[in-house]
Amino acid sequence: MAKRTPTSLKDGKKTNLKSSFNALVYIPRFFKEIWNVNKKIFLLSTFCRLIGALLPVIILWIGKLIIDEIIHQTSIEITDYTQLWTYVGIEFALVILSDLISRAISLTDGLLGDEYNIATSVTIIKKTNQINISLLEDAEFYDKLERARTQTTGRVGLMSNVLGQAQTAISIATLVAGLIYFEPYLIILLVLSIIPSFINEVRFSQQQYSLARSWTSERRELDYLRFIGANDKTAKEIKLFGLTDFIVNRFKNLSQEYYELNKTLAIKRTALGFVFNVLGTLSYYGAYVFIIYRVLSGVITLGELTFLSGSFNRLTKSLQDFFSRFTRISESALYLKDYFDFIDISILSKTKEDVPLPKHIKQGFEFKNVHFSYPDSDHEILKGINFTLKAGEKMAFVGQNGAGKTTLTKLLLRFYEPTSGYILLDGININRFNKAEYQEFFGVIFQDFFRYEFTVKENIAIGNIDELENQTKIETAAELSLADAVIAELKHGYNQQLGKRFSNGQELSGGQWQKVALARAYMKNAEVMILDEPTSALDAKAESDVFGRFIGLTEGKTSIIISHRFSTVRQADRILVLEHGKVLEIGTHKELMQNKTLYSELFSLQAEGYQ
Ligand SMILES: Nc1ncnc2c1ncn2[C@@H]1O[C@H](COP(=O)(O)OP(=O)(O)OP(=O)(O)O)[C@@H](O)[C@H]1O
Repeated sequence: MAKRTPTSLKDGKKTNLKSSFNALVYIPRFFKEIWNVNKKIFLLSTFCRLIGALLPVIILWIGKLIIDEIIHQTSIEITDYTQLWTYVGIEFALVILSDLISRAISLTDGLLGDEYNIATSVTIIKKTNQINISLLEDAEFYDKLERARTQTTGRVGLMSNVLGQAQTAISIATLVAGLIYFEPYLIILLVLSIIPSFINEVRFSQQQYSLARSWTSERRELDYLRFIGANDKTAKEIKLFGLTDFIVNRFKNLSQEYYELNKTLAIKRTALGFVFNVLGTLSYYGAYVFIIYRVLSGVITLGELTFLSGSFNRLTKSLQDFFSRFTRISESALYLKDYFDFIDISILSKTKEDVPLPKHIKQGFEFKNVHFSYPDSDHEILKGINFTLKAGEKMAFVGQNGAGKTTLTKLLLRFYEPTSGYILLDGININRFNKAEYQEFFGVIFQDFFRYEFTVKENIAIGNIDELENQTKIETAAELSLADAVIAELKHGYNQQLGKRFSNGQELSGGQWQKVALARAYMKNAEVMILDEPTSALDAKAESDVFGRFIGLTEGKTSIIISHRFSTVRQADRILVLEHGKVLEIGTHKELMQNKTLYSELFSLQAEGYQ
């Protein structure tokens, strides 16, 4: 398979050091979110870290006092160990406290992380729901969504890192103060030893992020291949068509490329990391020799030697930690940027008006010269559509595959805006109404309705989730859609788990699923009903029954039915025939049969098939 260059690399959208640092501006907003999640735990965690930051220097200082006291006691004749044992006792208590503090920090970080995780997942689900359908079908948007969704653990790690960083910074400040007090020159040695490894860390982590980011869409493809390669829904076709090798090879080629790039980077990072660390160790031993020399010359005590070498050692480690954590923070902050970019996606519609929606439709809908192309496509799907759907009318949309029937309903539902032309409701452009309120007006069952792996009861109540506990309403809806007979056969009736994903789940046939989904339409007393091929999997008898009921029940209601079955279509008040994105004809069954164009031709063809 030909090698590909990741899309974002092709576009030259590489991230650089500057963007890593710029991303740090998101940290205050991030902490504001964490603070809002649980103020008490956040304060507790901060307090523990403050104590944890001061403990190292105190413990080292007590160590110095102990050694100086031992030397003092061995040099005098009348010994008194009270002071010595007191120091040992204090050190012991401090070590215990230190352990307690570090456990408390892990605990609070874990709890806060979990709560933050829940909160962001909810935010992402809600935001996805607010976003225009047109964006949901956009590949670039999916990349953003994937980065926002999958980097949750990264964000929790970032929280610990930033808090840990503050703790290390305080710790470093106290240790540096100790060094300055005794041997200020050691500071220069310390700084020199740490700079190369810092630069190394920053460079590599930025490259790592750049690589991961530029591969977002390829990772999405890898996930997809993993999904179709090992999934109960695709297993039949994969086996039957012998697709395993095809999928495995495609997966391997793509992942191998990423693996190689990542490997090169990781090896370089490790090798250079080692070299720079040796520099750090060298400087430590340089400092150690210097301190020993100072003790031998009698300038400082043995206790001070322990304190200084301990402080220096700890400082080297803390500084290394500090810098490597700093690069990790700026790296994760870039992921944070992805998350905030996602939740900041503007959801403003083109018009800001909020014209009140009529309680009931008086005149109906009117399509006026509506043209439409899907975003980023120059193929015009609808080419100047004009028709009216009167209040209370039942209209059927008919046409060959791809004629634009579903697209027409998507415009009516305001999933998309017409490229030009208008859709009016009682004379008012539908884009002037509040979108959410307007969409509440409709009860819709799509041809690709979703099979929720919930219970039957929940699957039906999805049509009007506020009525989840209204068993009578759910049962009535099931009777009307003929789902009641299906449910009667299920072991747990309305509480039967559907699908195979969860334990005790029961899979349904295509037609049975359709009956359950159809019941959703009856859960809401919607002004306008749209059924987009909801009966394609039903047998002829069931379909006729379902429509008989539907027509009876929606008496006086405005509705649209999309169907390829003319026995159903002919029951509509009027039929709109679409061809290549244009209205070819519109009228009653009788009128269209007399026209002797596409409708009568297709009707006769289907009628022959049934003979
Ligand atoms: N999200 C989309 N982005 C781009 N093109 C699309 C999208 N959805 C549909 N199309 C295209 O729009 C055209 C009309 O599709 P539509 O689903 O409206 O047809 P239809 O009449 O409902 O067909 P069918 O009877 O097969 O359901 C098709 O050519 C299809 O490829």
